[in-house]
Amino acid sequence: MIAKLTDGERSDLLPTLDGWAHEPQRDALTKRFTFDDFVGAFGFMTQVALLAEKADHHPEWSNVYNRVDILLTTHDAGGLSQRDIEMARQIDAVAKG
Ligand SMILES: C[C@H](O)[C@H](O)[C@H]1CNC2=NC(N)=NC(=O)C2=N1
Repeated sequence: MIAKLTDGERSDLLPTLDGWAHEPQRDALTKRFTFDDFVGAFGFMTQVALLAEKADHHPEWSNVYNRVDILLTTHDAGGLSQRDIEMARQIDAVAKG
């Protein structure tokens, strides 16, 4: 069973991430990514999808043209876990190319 982050752990870890916000309602991380065009956005989503499948940890996301909004939370933990922190870092690395 994956453990949910404590408030203290979250407070320590959030500032180490690049531009991710904490959504308290879902106890989740959220971030908007914007690309030059739809192809750029969908290519990003394709790469993230492969990482998510490999990690068995999947985002909740939406795409409108060149924008991708991502929400990360751990369903099995009922909130944020270390897996979300790790996935956020991997997603940022993909976005940086
Ligand atoms: C059965 C499968 O391993 C689990 O349902 C995985 C799949 N992907 C997941 N993704 C996320 N975000 N949270 C989970 O708890 C989760 N659990």
